[in-house]
Amino acid sequence: MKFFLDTADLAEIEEAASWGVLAGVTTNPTLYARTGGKLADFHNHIKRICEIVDGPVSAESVAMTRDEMIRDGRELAALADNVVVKLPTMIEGLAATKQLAAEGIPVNMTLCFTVPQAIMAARAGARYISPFVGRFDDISENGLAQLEDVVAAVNNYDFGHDVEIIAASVRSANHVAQAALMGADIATVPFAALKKCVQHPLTDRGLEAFLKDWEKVQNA
Ligand SMILES: O=P(O)(O)OC[C@H]1O[C@](O)(CO)[C@@H](O)[C@@H]1O
Repeated sequence: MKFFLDTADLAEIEEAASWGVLAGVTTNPTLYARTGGKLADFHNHIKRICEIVDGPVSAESVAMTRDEMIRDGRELAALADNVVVKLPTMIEGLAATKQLAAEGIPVNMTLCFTVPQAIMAARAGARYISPFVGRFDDISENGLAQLEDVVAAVNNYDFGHDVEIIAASVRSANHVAQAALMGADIATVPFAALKKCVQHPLTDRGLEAFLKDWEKVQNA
């Protein structure tokens, strides 16, 4: 499984990139709004992320019609070679994905919740599909079980092009672990949860013991 960072925060992206595990970034309108960025700066912000990250960077269109999505998609894709256009899983999004894919522009279909949505996204030409986990949990449903169904169903077929599943709306290290066990290609993880993925109390306890013993060696 590859790790993407789910953020538009440049400092977080720079930090995670320095760890050597960062394979890509996903942004969405909420995450960009959280940076305090203005509309006029949006394209430059995406360009900056694309310079930091050696991997795909998803930038989302908020258009509601296929023509506007296609126009946005072409503009976003022109910003950098590693831009992936993020579109919602809906009829207009499918139609725009078909066209953008035909032009060689990679699309990440987001707001995907069900197996039929995922299969349709792949059929339309999506390079990435983002089934949401946490938002199912938010409404007392089992987000990981939903993700498992999507992974199993998509892996049943050859869509004639590369399709990778991005476990999205990930909230915890356990979400990441379970996504890896079920074979999701990628997990896009918020910065705080990504840090938790490398932490374990036994690692901390072991380190503490090693440091204490090393003090004994130094004082011997
Ligand atoms: O439910 P959350 O935590 O807001 O996550 C939403 C998800 O939507 C996405 O836009 C899907 O790609 C990701 O950026 C994020 O993982």
